[in-house]
Amino acid sequence: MDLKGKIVLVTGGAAGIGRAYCEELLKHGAKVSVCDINTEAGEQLVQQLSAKYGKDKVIFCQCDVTDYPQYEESFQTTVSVFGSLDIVINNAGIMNDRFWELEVDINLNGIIRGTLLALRFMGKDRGGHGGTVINTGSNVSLHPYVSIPIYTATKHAIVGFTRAYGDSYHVNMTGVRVIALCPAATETGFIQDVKKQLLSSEYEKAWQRDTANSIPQKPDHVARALIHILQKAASGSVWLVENSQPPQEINFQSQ
Ligand SMILES: NC(=O)C1=CN([C@@H]2O[C@H](COP(=O)(O)OP(=O)(O)OC[C@H]3O[C@@H](n4cnc5c(N)ncnc54)[C@H](O)[C@@H]3O)[C@@H](O)[C@H]2O)C=CC1
Ligand SMILES: CCCCCC(=O)/C=C/C=C\C=C\C=C\[C@@H](O)[C@@H](O)CCCC(=O)O
Repeated sequence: MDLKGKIVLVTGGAAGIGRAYCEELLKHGAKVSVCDINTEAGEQLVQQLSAKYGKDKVIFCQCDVTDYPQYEESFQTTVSVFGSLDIVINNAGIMNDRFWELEVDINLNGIIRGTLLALRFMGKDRGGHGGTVINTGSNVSLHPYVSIPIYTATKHAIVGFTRAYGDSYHVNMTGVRVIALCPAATETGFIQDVKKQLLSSEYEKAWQRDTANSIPQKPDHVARALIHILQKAASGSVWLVENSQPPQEINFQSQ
């Protein structure tokens, strides 16, 4: 897939991995709609990226993925500014097992909303021209972390959802590939100061054990993996990006 001129919507695009995605996509000639709940960070980023890649290449849409009408408006704005939509990256997420209903609403329901909107705006059966959806899992999508059971549940569910929508049954109707990208530890604000986000202090030992062998990778590494996945991945496939290694496709047949 040649990314030049492709229109990409990225949720949680103002910081961390999403921010690295936006820059890497712009480097490859794509046009990017940065969608984020954090307006200040999003607008600042778009100013910087516009100066580097051109004003007509990047926009900001204020978007809380728990708010369906606002999310829908971000899709509408993206299509009306850029004229089309080719790729949706459902990346926004939080880890806070103390506020687990919000966590489920952002991490899982947010991805469901984003995928359903993507199918509506890009699906061939809905008058669109097809496209690609990338859903963000985690290494904990594949191997549970005992310390963060609710976050783990959201990330497991994303893989099941992606494999179901990624099946040829849906793709033959919609022309939309659905793929999961599962990063492991990555150097962003997300993995710092975690204690207060665990369900209770009793989970701290388990967190130490779960993450004892983690070597966080750079967000830029995950962004380069995204490009590889966009270019090569089949619909329904699930990719792990871990330890600064090239993306590895997970084989579910052998499990
Ligand atoms: N950093 C890590 O070690 C790992 C991260 N991930 C996943 O990668 C994704 C991105 O994580 P990071 O970049 O590390 O996080 P981050 O905290 O650095 O950035 C997340 C972005 O999402 C935005 N956001 C939060 N709630 C939102 C909402 N309701 N609506 C729209 N935007 C919202 C934030 O404002 C922020 O800009 C998440 O889904 C996370 O679960 C997965 C595995 C490892
Ligand atoms: C709060 C994180 C929730 C889980 C995020 C996820 O999906 C997977 C994470 C996998 C490993 C995390 C390792 C974290 C290690 C840190 O506690 C620490 O070792 C490094 C923190 C500082 C840094 O940015 O290097």
